Formats: sequence, C-alpha cells, structure tokens
Amino acid sequence: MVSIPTTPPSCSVPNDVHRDGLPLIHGENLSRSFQAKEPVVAVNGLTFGIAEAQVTAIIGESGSGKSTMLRLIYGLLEPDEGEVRYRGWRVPNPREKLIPGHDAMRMVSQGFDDLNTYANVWDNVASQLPNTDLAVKFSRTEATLHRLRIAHLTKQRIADLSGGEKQRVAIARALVREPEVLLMDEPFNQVDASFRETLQRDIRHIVDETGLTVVLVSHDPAEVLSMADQLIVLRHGHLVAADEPALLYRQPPDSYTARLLAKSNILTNAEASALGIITDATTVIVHPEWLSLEESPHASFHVVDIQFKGFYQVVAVQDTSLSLQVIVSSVTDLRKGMRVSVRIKRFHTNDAS
Ligand SMILES: Nc1ncnc2c1ncn2[C@@H]1O[C@H](COP(=O)(O)OP(=O)(O)OP(=O)(O)O)[C@@H](O)[C@H]1O
Repeated sequence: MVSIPTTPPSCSVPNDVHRDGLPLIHGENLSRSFQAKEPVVAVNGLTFGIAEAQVTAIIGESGSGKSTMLRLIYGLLEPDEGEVRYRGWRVPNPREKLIPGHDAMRMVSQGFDDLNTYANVWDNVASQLPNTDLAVKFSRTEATLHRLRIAHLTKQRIADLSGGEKQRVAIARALVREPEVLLMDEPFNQVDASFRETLQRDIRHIVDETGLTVVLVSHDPAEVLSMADQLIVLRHGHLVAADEPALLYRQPPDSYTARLLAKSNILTNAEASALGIITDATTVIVHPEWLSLEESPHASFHVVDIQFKGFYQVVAVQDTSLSLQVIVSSVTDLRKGMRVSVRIKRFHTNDAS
C-alpha cells in the first residue's frame, strides 16, 4: 500500500491538490516533443503506474522514448501535455524547481559524468552527504559501500576502476542519500556479463531488503527479464504493453513485444498454415525455442547458419520463402546445408499483431 502523506512533500508544486488512489508513480497522458531538424514526438500520451518496492523496466527499441520517459518521471523535463504524480503529488518540472529532479528520487545515467574521476571511491560517495553529523556521514557511507560490495575499493581512484566497479560507485552515490526511488538509464551498458548478473542480484536484494523502488531503462530486454517485476514496453513513444515479464514473454500482446523479448519468428497466416498451424489469426508468434529441427534429407528447409552459444545454439533455417530462427540444444548435431524438418511445439496468436 502507498502511504499517503497528509502534508505536501518538500518539493511540492504550489496549489497542487493531492490525488488519492494512485500507484507510487503515476503518469497520465504524458507527451513530449523535441525540436530537432524536424519536430520529434519522443513520448506520446503515456499513461502508466509504477508500484512501490518493485523493479520496473522500461524497454523498447532505440529511439522509442525510454530515456525521455525516465527524465519526465524524475522531473528533468517538462511534459508538453499530461503530468507525473509521486505519492499523489505532482512532480515539479524544471521551471518549478531550482535544482531539477524530485527530492525522493535519484538518477544514475548512462555515463559516469557525475563521478569525480580523480577522487577516491569513499570521497565520491561520502561527498553526497552533508557535514552536519560526521558520525552519520561515516556510517552511512560505510554501509552503502558494503551494500554495493565495493568496501575493498575505498581508497582507489575512480580513474583506476573497471566499468563495472564505476557503475557500483555511481549507484552507491545515488543510494547513500537513501532515496525512495532509484532511476537508472541503461545501467548495465558498460558492465560485462558476469558483473552484470551479480550487480542485478545485488540491486534485487536491496529492493527486497529496503523497499527501494527501481525504475530502469534497457534496450536489451533479455538482460532485465530476470530482475524486473514489471515491464513497460514503448514503441515510437507509445506504451504498447505493461505487465509481468513472464506473462509478456509467454503471451506477447503484439509482434513488436514478441520480437523485443524473444526474437520471435512472426508468421503470416499462410506461412503458419504451411507449417501445419491452422488458425484464423492473421499473425502467429513462434519463439525460437518453440521450434525443433530434425535431420530429414527430403525436407524443404535447410540450415543456413549456426551460432554456437554454449549450452544452446541459434540455428537459422530457410526454405524457398521463409526464414526461421530456432534455438536447439548444443548436443544436437547440425551442420550448415543440412536438410531439416521443422516442428512447431508451441505458438501464440494475437489478432492485435
Ligand atoms: N534533447 C533532444 N533533442 C532532440 N531530440 C531528442 C532529444 N531527446 C530525445 N530526442 C529524440 O526523441 C526520441 C526518443 O529519444 P529517447 O532518448 O527518449 O529514446 P530511447 O528509447 O531512450 O533511445 P535509446 O535506446 O537509443 O537511448 C528520439 O528520436 C530522439 O532522437
């Protein structure tokens, strides 16, 4: 349950009236354009809710409006239309607040621009706190460094750290002031795969332990599937889906979401019918792991490419008119040029595709 304060927060908007019954963060009919060579509508009529103490990931292809949405939530950008509310109170826009950005939120952006490269890790984090109580400053800094597992780097200069370590310092800097919401723009961009998994797990733990709310932006949904409680899918500035990751994965509401989450094969009715799927739907979604292949010398499909991925391989097959991506176990013995029959184990239809 969202606790509703009886008095407006410190960064309230004059004459704002509290709205009851909203999720922690509520966006309503949010639109924002930019004047480039041609006017660009970055987000268009977004209405959404973000729940407290959860990880919400905003996903979408490049240019779909993810960063713009994040900056609107934080109050770094003024919407052309609509509003964002935090705990029922309107988030002030940059014209309404001396230092833009909601006081209860902190944002970690893609680069590490905020970090002081030549100062050490401790000073980078501790400098976020006032000197009014040095004991508190010391203990909070120490606890935050431990929580982000960078206490052993205390004396190191930022310039000497790896990308993954810098990212942890950037998050520690944001968290040391104990915000209620952490906003992250592409947080795993500069982090290699092994660091990424442990960082994701650590962020998940912090959320579960402290009730922190995390909103993150990612162009690679696969990387956030395991850590997000909710996904918000953007396309050309519109919200096309919002739900739990597993649900959106198993039953994608449209082809775009299916491609984004699962690199799905999107078949027309005729293509599906040629593979034995009889349906009224105009579009049939088949995730690569919902197909299987079997060597068959007289089959119409042949293997055109094999990407070895460790315990699985991604195999491209085609016949005269159709190309398919198939995920098969690495123990399956396939070779380029081999004739294969294609079996569909499962599919999903959605007429809204
Ligand atoms: N300050 C700006 N001036 C002009 N155009 C902008 C500005 N900010 C964003 N845009 C445009 O708005 C659209 C949405 O941009 P945004 O950065 O929000 O998308 P994104 O989904 O975060 O993209 P990416 O994944 O590539 O970072 C893009 O077409 C972008 O070029």
